[in-house]
Amino acid sequence: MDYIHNTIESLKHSSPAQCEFYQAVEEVLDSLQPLFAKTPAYQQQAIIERMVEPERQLMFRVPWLDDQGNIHVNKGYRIEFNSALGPYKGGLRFHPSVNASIIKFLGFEQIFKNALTGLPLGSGKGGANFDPKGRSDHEIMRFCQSYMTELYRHIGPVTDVPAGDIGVGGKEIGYLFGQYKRLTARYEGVLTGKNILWGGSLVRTEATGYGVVYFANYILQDRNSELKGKRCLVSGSGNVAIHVMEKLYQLGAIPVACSDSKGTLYHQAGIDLSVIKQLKLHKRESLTAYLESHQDADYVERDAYPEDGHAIWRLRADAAFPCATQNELNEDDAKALLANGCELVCEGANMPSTKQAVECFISANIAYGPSKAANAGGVATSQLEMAQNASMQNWSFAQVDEKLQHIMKHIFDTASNTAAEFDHPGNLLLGANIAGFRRVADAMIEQGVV
Ligand SMILES: NC(=O)C1=CN([C@@H]2O[C@H](COP(=O)(O)OP(=O)(O)OC[C@H]3O[C@@H](n4cnc5c(N)ncnc54)[C@H](OP(=O)(O)O)[C@@H]3O)[C@@H](O)[C@H]2O)C=CC1
Ligand SMILES: O=C(O)CCC(=O)C(=O)O
Repeated sequence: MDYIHNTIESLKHSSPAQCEFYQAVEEVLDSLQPLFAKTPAYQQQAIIERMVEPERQLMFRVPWLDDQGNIHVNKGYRIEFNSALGPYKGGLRFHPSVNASIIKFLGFEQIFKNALTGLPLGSGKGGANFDPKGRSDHEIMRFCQSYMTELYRHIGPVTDVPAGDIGVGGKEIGYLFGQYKRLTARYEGVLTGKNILWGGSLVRTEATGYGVVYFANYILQDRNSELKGKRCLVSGSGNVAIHVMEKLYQLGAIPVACSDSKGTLYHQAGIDLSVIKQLKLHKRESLTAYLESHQDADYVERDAYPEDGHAIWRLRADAAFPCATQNELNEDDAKALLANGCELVCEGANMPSTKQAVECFISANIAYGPSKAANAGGVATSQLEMAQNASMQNWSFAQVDEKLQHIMKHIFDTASNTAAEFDHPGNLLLGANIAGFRRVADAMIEQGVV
């Protein structure tokens, strides 16, 4: 306990005002106590002290011109956290809330997530406090080109391979790739999430959401249950949420609610995914437009729960899939879910549940899939994209999807077996944190003090 307390205090001193980062570190350190008790070498080798310090952090100016010729300046970030297991790997987030703490917590989580896949992946994360909402394609293109004009000198197919995250989808990856190619004259696998026409992998778009649902099904199967027939709440309505809902329908479950930054949509008959895709992937409109074609659905504005929680988690359902953003599910939300009979929480977003909410799920012993295990299908499929790029192959949808399912099963088995090994059977958070940590820590010890 002293060790955890001292580490967090020292981080507060050396990296002030980074509360999301402290939260992510504390959660991992809490889980590692049984491992440290058994294996003092990790403390003797100062693995934690080394792991919480990124190998490299880049912060840079991103100037760009809007369509009216006005100059804007954003802050760009890339954090290269840990390369013990492979090239730095992780997405880019373009959202006005992006700051050093958010990029750092995301990069820290990515260390353990990438290790859990069993693939050769180090950890990185990046982004900018740029808001693509309401911007024209030309403005987004100019922003991406300016961002890459600094980033290109730090990345490469065997050094650091960025991908998408919130606000960065296929379109942005296209503009970033185009600028990288122009600056370097190299056509190579420097980014993942590329279009299939120019070096992408089938299934990468769907992979994070599909992987979350595969993972949820493995947890339920282990408890002699299944997703079929379950009514589900899915927060968000972006890439991850949409593909969670798609796979839920394929497995016979019914997503009855989704949300966006403005509010929550509830449709008892089941969310009409073709309308959501049209609204969110093509037109980028608010969810209120859904009511034009479905008058029997309900919409609740975000402000309905200003202080103490989020409307979506107050709905009655069997399962919850938080797929929007960090800390979107708090203790009151967790209690409401449990009181309404929710049996499964499986996280698509990174660190969507607060520490107190997670404690509620674990002490209630419901099926709980922590984000760094459950949402690792995206980065794992990115590695499959890198493998195809490096070998100049193209695998079919079925081939990639089968590999994704195997990887998600491997992650579930690893987290579950590790939890049992440390006398916390069923605690996948503890199992995932220990298993991810152990793989990276052992590699760091063998590679010396670097
Ligand atoms: N894309 C990937 O492969 C991976 C993504 N993740 C994580 O999944 C989550 C979602 O990412 P992704 O689907 O790719 O992103 P998208 O940009 O495609 O979608 C994000 C969704 O979340 C909503 N949202 C974003 N910020 C907030 C906020 N502060 N409050 C409420 N709602 C919000 C957005 O609403 P609106 O439409 O109004 O903006 C949108 O519906 C993130 O936590 C990301 O880190 C994890 C692993 C891989
Ligand atoms: O595919 C990738 O590299 C990015 C995935 C990612 O950012 C994440 O897992 O949070």
